[in-house]
Amino acid sequence: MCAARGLTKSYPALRGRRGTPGTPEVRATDDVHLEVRRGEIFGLLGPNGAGKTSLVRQLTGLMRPDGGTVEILGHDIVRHPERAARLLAYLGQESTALDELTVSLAAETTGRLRGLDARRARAERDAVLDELGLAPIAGRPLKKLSGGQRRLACFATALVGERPLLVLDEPTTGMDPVARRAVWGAVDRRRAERGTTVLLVTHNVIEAETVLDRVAVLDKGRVIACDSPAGLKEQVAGEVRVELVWRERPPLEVPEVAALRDRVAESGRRWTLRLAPEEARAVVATVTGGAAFAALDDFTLATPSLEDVYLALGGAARQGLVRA
Ligand SMILES: Nc1ncnc2c1ncn2[C@@H]1O[C@H](COP(=O)(O)OP(=O)(O)OP(=O)(O)O)[C@@H](O)[C@H]1O
Repeated sequence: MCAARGLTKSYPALRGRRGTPGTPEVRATDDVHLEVRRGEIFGLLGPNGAGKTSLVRQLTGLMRPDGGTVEILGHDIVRHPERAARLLAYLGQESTALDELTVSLAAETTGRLRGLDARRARAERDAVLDELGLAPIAGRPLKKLSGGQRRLACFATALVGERPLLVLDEPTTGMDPVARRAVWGAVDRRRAERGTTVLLVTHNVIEAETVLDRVAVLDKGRVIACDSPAGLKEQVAGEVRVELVWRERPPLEVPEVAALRDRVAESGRRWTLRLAPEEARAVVATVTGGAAFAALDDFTLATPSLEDVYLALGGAARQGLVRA
């Protein structure tokens, strides 16, 4: 459906001006090989700056790679980037040129730009706005909507004048749970009824685990793993995730707690550890009995998540991944 081979892209170094430091060359995409199959929801997961958006812009013909090939439904997108618009719908992160239009007109205009006749464009517009619960705000300009509403309206426009490949860059950012559910419901329906393929950029690991068939984990422009979420999680099977939340600060005067310090991912009052089951039991026994207990607010034991896999793979920016 969509394949990238040996894709490489660097942003050039910039010279500093008037005392401000320059920036070195950034290799945003580093020899990426990917194959997205028809009808699957394929994810690109990685921390901020991992190169997700750069990769997607090359896959969608919006940015020319320095090297490598992109093929979508048999078309060479590096040679013929103009063909991408007929093959895919792209929902980027930035606001669009349609911002001045009402939700209704933005959806209809997109349909017309994608070659629908006026009657068909209006019919698809109405169906999509109904499907996503946007009819009550159809008459309002995009730029006057809340962030989440605007995102949902942009998603709606991406669906009009249907394309076989949907490329969605963090589509649910800023959305409430109802809107999120509407998005994933609409995606599922298209996949079930029309075999639509979805390429999804995300750094939300919880969402990734729920909706993706396969995921490529990106770090510093490279694909460091590619598998189903379950397959990836098998890499850390046998480990347990222990989360400790301290009331105020960790009781480092307790030697067993101090000994853990080097192995935790720390986020405010929360400590996260990945441990073998018997080690996890020992840690829980330590913190729930003895001197550490008074300092403990909460603890959980869980099977590893995609986030644990990511950390185990050695992803650089631990804080880069968010949980909904
Ligand atoms: N126009 C640009 N000029 C120079 N460097 C850039 C440019 N755009 C992105 N970069 C750099 O390329 C790298 C990859 O950026 P990219 O936006 O593709 O990452 P991302 O994974 O999409 O991040 P995020 O999750 O924050 O959206 C980063 O180091 C970034 O700073």
